[in-house]
Amino acid sequence: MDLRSILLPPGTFTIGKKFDFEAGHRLAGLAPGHKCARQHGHSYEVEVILTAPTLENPGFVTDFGLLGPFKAFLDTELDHRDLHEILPFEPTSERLAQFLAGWFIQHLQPKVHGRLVAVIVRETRSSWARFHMEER
Ligand SMILES: Nc1nc2c(c(=O)[nH]1)N=C([C@H](O)[C@H](O)COP(=O)(O)OP(=O)(O)OP(=O)(O)O)CN2
Ligand SMILES: [Zn+2]
Repeated sequence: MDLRSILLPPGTFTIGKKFDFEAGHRLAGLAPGHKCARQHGHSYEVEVILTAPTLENPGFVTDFGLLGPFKAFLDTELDHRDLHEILPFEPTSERLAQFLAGWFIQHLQPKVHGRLVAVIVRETRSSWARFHMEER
């Protein structure tokens, strides 16, 4: 078979990269006796998802390596912290995902080719929240 005969379909490209950090929190707004109102910790997993209609050389939406500053931010500001000491909001997965999208847009988006479409925050193996960017 001549592999050069394969036609490339039109469409958009999407990439994701996962990061992690460890942190503690408690969700004080919950009903009395709710287990998550007690101080506890998570090995948070954060995934950023970027899209682009075209690729830049050598065929990237964005070089995964260019996302390094996001990892540095997580490591420096959030890792091994009590989230209540550093964040101005109740640190649910949903709010963390929105906050991290905000950091990305402000600090990294101008420097990369792909457009951030979503941030996913996983607190446990079974629980996650996604913040999806509005299209502009
Ligand atoms: N929508 C949300 N619900 C809950 C959040 C959240 O951020 N968004 N957070 C919590 C707690 O932080 C909790 O630690 C994690 O929730 P949960 O999945 O209930 O944790 P478990 O691993 O203990 O779940 P089990 O499946 O019961 O073992 C609560 N809710
Ligand atoms: Zn929790």
